[in-house]
Amino acid sequence: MLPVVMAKFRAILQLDDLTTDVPFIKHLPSIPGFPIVGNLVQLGSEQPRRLAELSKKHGPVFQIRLGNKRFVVANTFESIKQLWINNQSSLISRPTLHTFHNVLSSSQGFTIGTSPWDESCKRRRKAAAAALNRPSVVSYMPFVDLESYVGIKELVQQLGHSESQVDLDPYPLFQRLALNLSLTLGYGFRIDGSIDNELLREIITVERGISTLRSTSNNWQDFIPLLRLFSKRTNEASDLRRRRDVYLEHLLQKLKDRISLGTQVSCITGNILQDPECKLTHEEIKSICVTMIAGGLDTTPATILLGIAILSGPQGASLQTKLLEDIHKTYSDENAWERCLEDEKCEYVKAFCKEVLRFWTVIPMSLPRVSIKNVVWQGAIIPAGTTFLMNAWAADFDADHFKSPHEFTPERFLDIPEGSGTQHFAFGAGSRMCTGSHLAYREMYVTFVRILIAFEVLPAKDPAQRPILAGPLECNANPSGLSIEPKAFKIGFRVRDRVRLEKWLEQSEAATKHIER
Ligand code: HEM
Repeated sequence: MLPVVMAKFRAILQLDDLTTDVPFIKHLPSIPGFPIVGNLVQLGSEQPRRLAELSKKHGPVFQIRLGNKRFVVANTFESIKQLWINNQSSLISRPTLHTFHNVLSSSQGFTIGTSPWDESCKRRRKAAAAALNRPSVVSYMPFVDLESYVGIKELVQQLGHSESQVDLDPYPLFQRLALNLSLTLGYGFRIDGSIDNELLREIITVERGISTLRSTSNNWQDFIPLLRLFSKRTNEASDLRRRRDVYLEHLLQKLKDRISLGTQVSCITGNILQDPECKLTHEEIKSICVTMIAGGLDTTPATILLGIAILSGPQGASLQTKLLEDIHKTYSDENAWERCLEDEKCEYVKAFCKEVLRFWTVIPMSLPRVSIKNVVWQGAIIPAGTTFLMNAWAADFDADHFKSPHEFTPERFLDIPEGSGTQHFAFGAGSRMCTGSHLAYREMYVTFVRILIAFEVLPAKDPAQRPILAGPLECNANPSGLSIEPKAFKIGFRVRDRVRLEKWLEQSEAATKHIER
């Protein structure tokens, strides 16, 4: 009788939650914390910066406790390389968190990026990886052509007939570009509407809200279960889930209607739905759909926007000169617009893309991992089941690896031989590295080349409207989110050669005529 009473007593008071999921790891530095909350208060909302400061005193890798969960955090380029790459078969799973997994994803299944490693995750990751590998991405270039053409055409419309500089915020154009590409690949159709289209804005708003619920910095109820009784986060999560269900259902139904009418075009979900050999369940297909939508929506547009922001900054003019020289040397003046779809031969543009990814590391704390085997780190045995956090921001600004890391210098990525391994951690690393990196990279390359040849990028006339160019944490409007949400700013654009640009736009219009609008 007494043990039953005691068990109930413990359950009511949630005393079991006072102990951590993984016991204290011997021989691994630990950051002293407070009872119950652990290190939650100390880390605040700007976790990457605080963790990097702590690593100066406690070493590159240490353990922290957030409520009842223990985490191992790596903060330098070398330590991440050793843990994430040399131990990639161990660091292959993902944690489950209360708000995200129990409340938010209960009706849609988890995205691939939030799924623990099991047979189902393996199947879904394989299907997504096949659809997003290098050769597949080459076959999507007509869609990249269409979306970048539509975006630039709208930019030109916003500039009007002005031959001088016009200042505007191009972020919504890049958001539509990324979302439409994901929808085209996922469902075989896009949202043909202005940047204010209701469905487009709803998807962008909801996915942004969900991204905030995935971060480790402001979801205390994930680590202190007692808070779940009072948390307004749970209501927010339920609301976002309901709104996400509505558009996911709408998109899937639209695809199914097309399949029954025979009007569908080849796409990831359609191909899976029509494949009699397909081993994926309905739930798994839904998970791939959500992954396609969520995967590139926060990340790619922010990365492109911040790359363009750099071009409008103090270094902008000299960077544009070097980039244009490279483009003109590699392609002729006339056909760069078209040729950038076919290959990635501009070495300086490629280095610029990598530096944009490094300098703006838009997921500063990457996505957490869980180990499935023991990992040994400098004499400490880190048991299977431990959650690992990659401080990608700290690693990408690690002065022991990158010379003058706070300077934006594409040259650092020139002349690096193929096969040199991970050059930055914007896409994570190892076994669960970003599956969409080839697609994201191509989107960036094409968008940068086309913007550069079409427009002169200038600082906004009003200094108060200019972007903050110090780095991802400084420019972030939502420090408690998983990914960077740039604070609003404007960029000046001036058309370089209107006649030539009109010709390029007509060219893309003709080349993409066959794609349904
Ligand atoms: C500049 C753009 C992008 C950035 C910076 C980025 C960054 C990341 C990061 C940091 C991770 C975690 C990797 C790790 O744990 O090591 C990730 C995972 C992932 N990303 Fe991306 N991503 C981008 C674009 C995309 C796109 C366009 C897609 C697909 C449409 C995509 C799909 C995924 C998927 C499916 C995962 C989960 C992989 C897994 O858990 O196995 N990403 N991404």
